[in-house]
Amino acid sequence: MGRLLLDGLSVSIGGAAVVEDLALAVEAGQVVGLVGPNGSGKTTALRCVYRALRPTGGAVWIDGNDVARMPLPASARLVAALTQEGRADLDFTVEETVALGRAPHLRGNQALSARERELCRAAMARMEVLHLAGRGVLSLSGGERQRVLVARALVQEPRVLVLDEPTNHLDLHHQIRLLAMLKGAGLSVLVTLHDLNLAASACDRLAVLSRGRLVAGGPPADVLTEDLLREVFGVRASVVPHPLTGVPQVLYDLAAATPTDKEGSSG
Ligand SMILES: Nc1ncnc2c1ncn2[C@@H]1O[C@H](COP(=O)(O)OP(=O)(O)OP(=O)(O)O)[C@@H](O)[C@H]1O
Repeated sequence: MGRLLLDGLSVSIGGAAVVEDLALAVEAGQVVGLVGPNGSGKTTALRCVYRALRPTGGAVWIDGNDVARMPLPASARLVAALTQEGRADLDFTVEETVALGRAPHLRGNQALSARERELCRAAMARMEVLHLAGRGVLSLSGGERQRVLVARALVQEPRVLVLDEPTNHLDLHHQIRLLAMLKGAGLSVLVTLHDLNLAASACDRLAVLSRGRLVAGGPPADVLTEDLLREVFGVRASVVPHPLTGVPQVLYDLAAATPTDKEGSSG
């Protein structure tokens, strides 16, 4: 359960096509990475999944249900999102912020059950923020706050998790831990990432957007090619298999940087 389908998704803003006819499936339990240059439409596509934006064409389906037609509380129980815009919270404590993830499951001012309190504690432990439980979120570092917000998304117990550049602010240890956790979470995950090496390691499949259109999709080894890096990102780089895992890894040579027809260099 938790199959996410972007079905011919299109979004126009001010008459400009930002996402065009995007078709993309995340099978239950899969991690799919949405990658592409700045301004290629990744955030816009994700915003349609968590209903911050209504598509102008096509639809988002979860387990056969059109998300845009669901009652809001129902979709809030199915989809959790770690967004770029939702990062400036009020000054709740860490514990209170994480508990807010249960809101779609509660009626009115209903208190958390013992199971829910344990769920919150476990999520904080998993994201290594348990020691910060009593701190105000506004006093946290960017990376600490990011981990709190992931814990909040986890306690929501969604079927689908969308994350927009979740590794922002995280140090290397926490980047790797977060992506490993996503891989083992048993959720359907759609995640935007700029680090293609982390994306190749963490994702079952990659979808590459360029100027709002899907230009490649499939297992990382099929998608991450030197041609694609040159054509889509305007970057000349080598792609080699990881010596331990075999997943493709991109090796950059700054001396060979040749921005030619690179998209969105203003983004
Ligand atoms: N509300 C808006 N009004 C005008 N243009 C918008 C709006 N939202 C997005 N856009 C434009 O749509 C394009 C796609 O934006 P989007 O944020 O989806 O890209 P992205 O791939 O997530 O980029 P980045 O990698 O820089 O985060 C950009 O050119 C952006 O300026």
